[in-house]
Amino acid sequence: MIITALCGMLFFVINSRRGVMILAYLELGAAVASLALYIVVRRTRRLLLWTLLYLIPFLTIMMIALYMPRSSPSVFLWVYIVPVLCHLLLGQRLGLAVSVFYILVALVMFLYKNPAYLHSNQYAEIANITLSLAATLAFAYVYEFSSHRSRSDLMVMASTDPLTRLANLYRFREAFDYEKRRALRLNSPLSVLVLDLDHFKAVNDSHGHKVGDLVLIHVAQRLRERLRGTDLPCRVGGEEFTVLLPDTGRDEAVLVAETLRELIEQQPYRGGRLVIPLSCSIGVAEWGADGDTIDELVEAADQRLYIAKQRGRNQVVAEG
Ligand SMILES: Nc1nc2c(ncn2[C@@H]2O[C@H](COP(=O)(O)OP(=O)(O)OP(=O)(O)O)[C@@H](O)[C@H]2O)c(=O)[nH]1
Repeated sequence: MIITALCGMLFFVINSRRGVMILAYLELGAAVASLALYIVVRRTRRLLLWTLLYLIPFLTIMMIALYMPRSSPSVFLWVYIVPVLCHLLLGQRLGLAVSVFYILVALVMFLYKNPAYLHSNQYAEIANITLSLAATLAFAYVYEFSSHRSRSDLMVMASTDPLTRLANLYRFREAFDYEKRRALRLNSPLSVLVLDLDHFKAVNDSHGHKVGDLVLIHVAQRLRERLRGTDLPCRVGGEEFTVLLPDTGRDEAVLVAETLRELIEQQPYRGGRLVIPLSCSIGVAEWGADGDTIDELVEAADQRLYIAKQRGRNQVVAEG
């Protein structure tokens, strides 16, 4: 926006000196609008709307400049920034649609103003213009496509535990914030489980770290299979897992925890001839009664998990 504001002012000066006043004032208007939008865009939540409000007039002025009787044919060079700007500001799909539209309009304007290109044997020039524009469009599209994919991959990596592919603590906190706002609005309950495998150190010590990792993947898979799509199982570190249970009060959370405990007990890890019996202890905490923030809830559930371990493991504790 700063670049377009500066260019707008520069062309205001150039075109006023040439006496092309309509275009000069349009360019001055675009420059002022760009500066105003620069301030608005930093604060708005409707970024796409404001981006379109900036881009459409800007591109339309470019088309008017192409059409104006006294404008130079070199104005057409500006059309090459259309795909770059559109993809940068509007993303892959909308960027492509808006670019294609304005590039076609620009080509029609150019041929309308320079009909000689159509009549004489100037096909090489036309091919140069259209193919170089098509190449710029393709590069902008492919660049936006791959950078969008890299951003998505990074988002997944930043929120996933690499071993089990469950959500990690970062994602768990984000999901809790969202579910808490939802619970407040709908007046619905929300619970958290903290689940820890019993005597996991013995698994590592007897069978090695690699088998320990496979056991963690096995447990993650069981959690994923058993829980509802709206529940969020996470691996927060080591052999400790948490589960976020939206729309679930304490009593129901205890039932879910019992089901998970039984499932892990009934489905030992099997790898070839190796069978490793498993069990886990689970602490339950309910949002509201046991705390308001994720840290308070995890701490409450952790204390109960500790009680479960003290009482002999392989059990669920929701009080105390
Ligand atoms: N294989 C594997 N082991 C891990 C990983 N992260 C932590 N551990 C191991 O998990 C074990 C946890 O041991 P402890 O904290 O003593 O817990 P525990 O043996 O399960 O005992 P209780 O929790 O009291 O029942 C340690 O041996 C850690 O090395 C991991 O990513 N992979």
